Amino acid sequence: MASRSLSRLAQWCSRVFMVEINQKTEPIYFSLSSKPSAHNTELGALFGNGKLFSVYALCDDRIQSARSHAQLKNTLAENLPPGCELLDSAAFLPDIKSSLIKGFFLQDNSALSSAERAVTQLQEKGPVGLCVFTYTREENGQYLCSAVAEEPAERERKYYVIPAPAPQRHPSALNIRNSDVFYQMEDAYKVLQECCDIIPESKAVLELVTEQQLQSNNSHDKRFPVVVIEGLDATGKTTLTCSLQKALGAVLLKSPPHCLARFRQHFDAEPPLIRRAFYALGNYITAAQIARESSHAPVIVDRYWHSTAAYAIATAVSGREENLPAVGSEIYEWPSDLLRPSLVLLLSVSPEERLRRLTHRGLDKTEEESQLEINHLFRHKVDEAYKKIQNPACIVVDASPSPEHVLQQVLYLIRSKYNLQTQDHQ
Ligand SMILES: Nc1ncnc2c1ncn2[C@@H]1O[C@H](COP(=O)(O)OP(=O)(O)OP(=O)(O)O)[C@@H](O)[C@H]1O
Ligand SMILES: Nc1ccn([C@@H]2O[C@H](COP(=O)(O)O)[C@@H](O)[C@H]2O)c(=O)n1
Repeated sequence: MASRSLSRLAQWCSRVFMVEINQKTEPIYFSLSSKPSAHNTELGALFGNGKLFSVYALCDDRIQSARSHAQLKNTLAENLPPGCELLDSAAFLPDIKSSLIKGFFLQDNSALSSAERAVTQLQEKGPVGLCVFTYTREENGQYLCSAVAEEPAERERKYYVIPAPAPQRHPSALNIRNSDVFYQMEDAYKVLQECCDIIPESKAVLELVTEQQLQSNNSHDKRFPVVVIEGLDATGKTTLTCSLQKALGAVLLKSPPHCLARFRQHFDAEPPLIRRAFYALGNYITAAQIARESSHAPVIVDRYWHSTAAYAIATAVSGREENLPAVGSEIYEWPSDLLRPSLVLLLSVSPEERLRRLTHRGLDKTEEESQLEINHLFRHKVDEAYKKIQNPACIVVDASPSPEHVLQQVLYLIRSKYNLQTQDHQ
């Protein structure tokens, strides 16, 4: 949708706005109307005092839009004077997929209102297409909204801010398909194709995907079992997968595959749309490797689509754990074009044990894994998302006991399902 058309306030009147005060309480929902509301008290918590405005970075190109949103957040956060609050905001059409536009709501209680100055400077130099709304409180307790738009007529137009009912489904789940989780290789592939001009590494990744697909053994004749080991970091996946490789004479693979290791740090720094497309394509490369290797030996995989989907969904769905869509939602469906493993085991340990192992291990973590430590809510959401994925679903394994005990437990699970002989112990 062209940014100019979106800056017309009227275009926004059909949308509901959501502002999240914090991750633990229900967001505040409001709309814009030509008529005042008799019940404005609910807005008091948000529209309490100070200068209030919301900012949306808009442009037609989804790659540039994703990057502009990330840049906007960094710029606003680094310019926030004490007393200012930067809250996540979004505008959406209730229950309409892909209608979510993410932005920010600023409460600027500072005397200098330097947050407003930061936004004004941004408007002058981009990112492309900023849409800024300002809010004022009238004597009669009504709140008015106006767009700081280019057209003078737009600048004069004011709308009442009125409370809106909470939607049936949490709006953060509206855009997941093909923005956070991909269900066809071609959809992830298109994202990186659109990045080639601004992220040169994308071309190399796409070439590896194409190369692996060409070598893929698509025949579905007899395959040896393919067992995926999943879990949060430091649950013991690497330790267990290495032991399983030895015990079963299996081939050990991982996702993302080794051939993408040199690109990971770069894509981990990109916004979700690009980062998740990268990991999705990593799964397709690993799938091609599984197809080849499982024709002659059992295959053990360290992380696969469950990880990609669970972390993406837990990141995209903001607020409380209950905001995650229920089991059976299409967002948990396995991609129809991605090789399905025979068995997926989800290693589970207590938060205390995981932290002990992390500390003991002392390795650095991705930003997202760091989030797992400081954000119990995020960790619970990842765990819950893992368990909601079906076909195949995860089998939860208590990975708290010793490495040998966990290995024997998992070998028993695999053998009882596949009557797989284990290698004689050397
Ligand atoms: N069953 C176990 N009991 C005690 N310590 C364990 C067990 N399994 C692994 N560890 C130790 O916990 C730490 C993390 O293990 P490991 O690297 O295998 O986890 P991981 O899930 O692969 O982590 P990541 O996903 O971050 O790579 C290591 O120091 C390892 O030696
Ligand atoms: N199939 C995968 C594997 C990983 N990720 C993302 O990478 C992060 C860390 O993975 P490590 O195995 O290096 O610990 C993890 O938090 C995921 O966000 C993925 O998306 N898909």
